[in-house]
Amino acid sequence: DLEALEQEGREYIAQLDRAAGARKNRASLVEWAYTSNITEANEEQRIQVQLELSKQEKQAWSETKMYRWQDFQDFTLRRMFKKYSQLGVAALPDEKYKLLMQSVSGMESNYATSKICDYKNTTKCDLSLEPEITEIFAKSQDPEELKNAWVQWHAAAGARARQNFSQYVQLDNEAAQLNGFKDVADWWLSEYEVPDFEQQLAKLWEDVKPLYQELHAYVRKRLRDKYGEHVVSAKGPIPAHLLGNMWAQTWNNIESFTRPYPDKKEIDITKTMKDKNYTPLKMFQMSDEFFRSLNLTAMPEKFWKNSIIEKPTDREIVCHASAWDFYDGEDFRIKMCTTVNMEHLRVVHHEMGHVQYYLQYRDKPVIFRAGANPGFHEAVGDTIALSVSSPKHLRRVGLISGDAEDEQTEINQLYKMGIDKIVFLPFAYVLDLFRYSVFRGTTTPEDYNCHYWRLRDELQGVEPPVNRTEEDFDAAAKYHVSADVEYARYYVSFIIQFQFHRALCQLAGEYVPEDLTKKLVDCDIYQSVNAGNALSNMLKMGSSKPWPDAMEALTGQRAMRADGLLEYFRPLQEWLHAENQRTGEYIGWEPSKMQYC
Ligand SMILES: C=C(C[SeH])C(=O)N1CCC[C@H]1C(=O)O
Ligand SMILES: [Zn+2]
Repeated sequence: DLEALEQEGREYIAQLDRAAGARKNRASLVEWAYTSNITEANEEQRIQVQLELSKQEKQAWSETKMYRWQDFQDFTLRRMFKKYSQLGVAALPDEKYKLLMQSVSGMESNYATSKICDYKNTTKCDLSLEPEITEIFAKSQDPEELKNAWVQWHAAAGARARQNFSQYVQLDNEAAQLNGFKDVADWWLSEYEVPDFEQQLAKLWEDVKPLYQELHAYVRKRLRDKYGEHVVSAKGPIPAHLLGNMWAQTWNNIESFTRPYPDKKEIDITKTMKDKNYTPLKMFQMSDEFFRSLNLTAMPEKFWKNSIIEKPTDREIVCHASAWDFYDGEDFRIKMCTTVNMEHLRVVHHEMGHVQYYLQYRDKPVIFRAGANPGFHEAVGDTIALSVSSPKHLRRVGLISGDAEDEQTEINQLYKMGIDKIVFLPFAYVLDLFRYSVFRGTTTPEDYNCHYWRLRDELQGVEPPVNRTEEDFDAAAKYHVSADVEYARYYVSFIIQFQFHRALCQLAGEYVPEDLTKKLVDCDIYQSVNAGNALSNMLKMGSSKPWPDAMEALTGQRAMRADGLLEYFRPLQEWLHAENQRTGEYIGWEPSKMQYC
């Protein structure tokens, strides 16, 4: 009878989950070995082990199909079978599977090892993305130097990945079809479990776009004031190399010379961190202490032993920050080429948020050890970082000294947060709108770069510093495109982290709507066990329930909504609107005059 069959299914899935845990542990170890020491041998070893594991997964998958799990009564048991009935890229025949692995690791190692030459000393050609090129974009205010670094990096990390990328698209689409999806775009979107998810992304952009356009107009005016109208036009997009970041995804590095009230005291956290002899280790210890103050879990001893938190000098590694679960309940790591500055203090909290999620759901079945959806996993650390980067918290830990708040300081603070959080949204949206169209075939290799820049122009209002052709492939100059990492997760994260932050601030008694002494922008949930317990309850769920249930558990809402972000930035939006009217700055942008199609 069904009851006996269901009990048999329960025993089967329990042993399958244990076996899957051992497989994922092996996969993580061989992946770690490669990305923390990029050599031919380690790349070969990684592909061999992944191939061997894929055979075992295929075997397990064929057994799982024998069960009539769709008729089971137990929701959790049905959900486990449903997730295990999706095989993934292992569905490809061995030869194609190997080719797919090789094309992705080819792109990833090209990205990780790409170097450019020094602008002033063209024989010095050993500059890496981290820390050298990142430092140029953080510090240089010479448009020619920035343009030079931008062009060299996009040639090395972008154009050189084009062949591998088009092969990866072809093979990954085949894998998607073997899993019953039309293409990889539908496969990625299925991770969000709601049928209208793509429409939800578009709706969120409509909600935030007016705020972005006001901020974009204000920044373009300030950049034109600084660099002149021959470098920054009055009504066009902003040249991408002038925004303090290789991809123009966060503009925090131009804050010092564009902030609304320049005569207010300069709050240079980076300088204070260096003056106080901060080290990467101290940054990680600070973050660990914040999570513990919320009654969340301390980083286990293996974390401190096995993590890599500074760039090694004796080998090539993948420097792009990452957090790792080894699925054995005790080995969790971060790999990051940490530099002592405010931006990396935020990234440290971002990565520690991933590990806290791993710790909170580590007793769950392996198959549920994931975010409620990929965006949730990206939002945990950033939500904590919203408290950490508040003036109240920075004062608490001695990174800001002296003067209390006033209206102008608050606008400066909201501006500082806005050029990190608001400007990121169109960038993130573009990256996966581009890749959805590539996987769906509406964008062909012949017009990869044209479509990428058309989206960048229309949605983000940025343009390339020089003309582009189809010899270029600028999308791959961004890590996640070269490493096959889906990006809508960050777009989701930058929306929902404000829903999480608002809920936690209310639980911490730090935010009371309409109470001007308890404003959202001043909220710091540090040491609030009440907030921490609510966060822990949501994180413990992992992916065992559909994400609206997890969202509701923490915020009372069941949908992604821009209202948290818009409420947080309301005073800034009003100030920007008034300021743009005062200066008469054109809101929005006309199509770029640069050639890219
Ligand atoms: C820090 C990570 C590793 Se999950 C990252 O890739 N992030 C964090 C925010 C956006 C995105 C990026 O750097 O592009
Ligand atoms: Zn992340």
